[in-house]
Amino acid sequence: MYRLGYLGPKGTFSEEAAILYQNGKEGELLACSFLEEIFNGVAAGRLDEGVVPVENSIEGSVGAVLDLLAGPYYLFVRGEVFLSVRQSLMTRPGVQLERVKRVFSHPQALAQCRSFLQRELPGAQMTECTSTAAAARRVAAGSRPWAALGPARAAEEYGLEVVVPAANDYQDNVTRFWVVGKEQLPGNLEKKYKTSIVFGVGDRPGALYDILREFAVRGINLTRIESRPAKKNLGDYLFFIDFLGGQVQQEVQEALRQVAAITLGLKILGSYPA
Ligand SMILES: O=C(O)C(=O)C[C@]1(C(=O)O)C=C[C@@H](O)C=C1
Repeated sequence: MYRLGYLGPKGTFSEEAAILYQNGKEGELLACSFLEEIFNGVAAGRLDEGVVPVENSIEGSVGAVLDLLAGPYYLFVRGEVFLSVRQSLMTRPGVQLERVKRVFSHPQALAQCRSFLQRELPGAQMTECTSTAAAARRVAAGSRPWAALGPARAAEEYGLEVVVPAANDYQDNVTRFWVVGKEQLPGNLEKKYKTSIVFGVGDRPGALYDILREFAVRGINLTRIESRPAKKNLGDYLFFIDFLGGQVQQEVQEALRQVAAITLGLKILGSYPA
């Protein structure tokens, strides 16, 4: 039976993204405690695929996921899911907002509600958890005037009450998830794809320009470019690029061949339906 891993426990945004990706097909959703557990599970074949958050419209990239894909794991991106994210502030039934002394959540969720928290709960202490649902579970298990930030479905799952339905500072709050697996998706010329790659560049004038040029001259539209520290020397970066087009297309193959020749350690993360 098909197994899809996600950041648990039950009730996270990741679970919702996993449900959307599975789209009613048969299979099992498995809650993992950490991103590494998802990556390890897929690499070892315990999971067929895993859903991981990759970027948020407010907070930007999820650095840990980019680092795991660039570095120790040879996994491929096989799909993407966009999820509209509404952070609800939830407490045990009867606890009023004014009395809340401590707020638990995933660091991304706390960051998405930074102004709200400063404005509404200036005296409260923030505590990071492994996920929003882990935070909700912790608040439900205690007896103190605590709150959690996360999806309303986590409130339902753990018997909490939603006190503020949308505490995120920007109402347009979308998280993009990637679905990772051990093998690349087979391409189909009839379908529209997006492709993601990561590479290092040499230290010379125009190095990045030369790479971008290979896409520009072939009319390939880049949808994201992001740099992350290469974690060697300060000033060494890895670049992550997403572009429209799949490896089945000849111009994409040509661009990638040229780019491979002028980058350091090009890794193709995969082509997936756009
Ligand atoms: O904690 C969760 O609910 C998650 O699924 C993780 C996560 C993330 O890492 O970005 C997913 C979506 C939201 O942006 C907040 C948290």
